[in-house]
Amino acid sequence: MTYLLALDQGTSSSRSIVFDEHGYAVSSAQAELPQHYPQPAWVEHDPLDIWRSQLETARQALRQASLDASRIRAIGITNQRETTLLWNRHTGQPLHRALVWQDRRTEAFCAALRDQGRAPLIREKTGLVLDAYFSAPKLRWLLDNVTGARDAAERGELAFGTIDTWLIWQLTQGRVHATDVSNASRTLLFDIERSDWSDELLGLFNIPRSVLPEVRPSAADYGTTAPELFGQPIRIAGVAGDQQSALFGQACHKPGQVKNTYGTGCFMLMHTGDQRHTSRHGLITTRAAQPSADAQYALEGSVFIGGAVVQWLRDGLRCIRASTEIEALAASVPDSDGVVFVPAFGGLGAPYWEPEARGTITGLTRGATAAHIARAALESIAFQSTALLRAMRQDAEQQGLDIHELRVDGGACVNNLLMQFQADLLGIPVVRPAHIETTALGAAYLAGIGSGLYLDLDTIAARWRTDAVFTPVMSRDQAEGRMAQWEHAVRQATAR
Ligand SMILES: Nc1ncnc2c1ncn2[C@@H]1O[C@H](COP(=O)(O)OP(=O)(O)O)[C@@H](O)[C@H]1O
Ligand SMILES: O=P(O)(O)OC[C@H](O)CO
Repeated sequence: MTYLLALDQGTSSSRSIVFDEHGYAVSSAQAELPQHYPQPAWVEHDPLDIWRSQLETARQALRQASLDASRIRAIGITNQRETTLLWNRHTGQPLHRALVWQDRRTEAFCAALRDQGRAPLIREKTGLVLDAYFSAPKLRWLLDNVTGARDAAERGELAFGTIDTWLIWQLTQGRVHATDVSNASRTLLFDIERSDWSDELLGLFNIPRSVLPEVRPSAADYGTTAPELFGQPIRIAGVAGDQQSALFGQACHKPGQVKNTYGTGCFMLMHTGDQRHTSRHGLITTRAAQPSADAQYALEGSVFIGGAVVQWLRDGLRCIRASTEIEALAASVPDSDGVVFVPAFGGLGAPYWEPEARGTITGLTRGATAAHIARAALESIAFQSTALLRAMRQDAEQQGLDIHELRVDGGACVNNLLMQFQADLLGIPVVRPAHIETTALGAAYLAGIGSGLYLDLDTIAARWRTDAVFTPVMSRDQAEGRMAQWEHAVRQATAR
């Protein structure tokens, strides 16, 4: 038996999972990642926390599985995307904490570029919208605000990376400075059709090309780990951004297959094959994980606050002690009794793209309790995801694709109340696979392909198994009524 080691560096935690060659998890380890909020709307991670927690969980997972490094055929890396780091190529020292994808400090800069009419060019080249969510404005901020950074970059001394690139750099001790297409396509600097960094966009954001990593397919040779890290070298053969990795791990390899991941945020992706499609309904185009030489595309919509609303109930309102308690609290009332919660803490993502929106709770009466708010919070995750799926369905129809079901994963998809409400709103089955760690599984599969263990995608698709199917029971009229109530509350959240 041979094994694959997946490193899954997420927003809230670093995880490592050892899979056997059949795709069964044999061990896993996880460490919470400290979050830093130095100012309102700023979110940072310490790069050394990221690296150390990832390395430590990888070692723990190997120990738990009683495997030494020689049994690991390859490592697959998957990561929170867009999060931006800059470090010194000679010393490996980061110049600043990582600016996390949720960080909104570059909002005004992006608004100015939008006002100058730059958004269409960016959409054309990158498939993305001009928003502070993506890497380029963050990288520009680092170059302009860290003393000496721009001069050092001009001298070729600095390396930029998203978190995959940082982990590859650390694992290979500076021998490999690379990223994969799925991560590159989230930077606002990558021409998704030419598969190369765009000089025009580098000029627009004032980024020197010398800081950029080399871009490779998602299943490829990313070098080997330094021998002292795990006792002997392990090759790195798979890399993908976490949402594209989850799409891959969900075996959504064909046009029209859709998954939604319910983590800190929610991310819905639909595979569109080797064709680039442009959404007319507020979604972005992104590169899907690429197991071979051929470019693969997806449409994507992101909800910024998904499971994070549950964390807010826990840490902000303190009406639950653990995220898992929300299901019982929400189920203690038959419905939200007219309460609607729009958790637009830092604006609203797709399909609204309303950076100025703010969190809003409507419909409160004297009878409202914490349980109603908890229920409304949970429902907000499903409402936002439904808005995404509706947009996606309209785009799909225009391309002659039909969406039959939604495959789900991520930490919050264990919540049956949420999944049932999701199916009710969508009117299509919501399918939860037996293995909900599909993000890590996708990276492991990519590493399996990159190292020659798997020869085709059918092998992977054949392994995908169902845990539960949530079938819609709500009438379509009622579902439409609930969505109308939601859209009404969104208008209030976006009113200025
Ligand atoms: N039972 C639950 N019901 C609803 N949300 C949950 C539940 N358990 C965890 N969550 C939420 O899921 C998120 C964690 O999911 P995870 O996939 O681990 O996130 P990430 O990959 O973004 O770090 C947290 O925001 C947490 O509040
Ligand atoms: O870390 P996650 O799972 O919340 O994913 C973060 C996304 O990649 C951001 O685009």
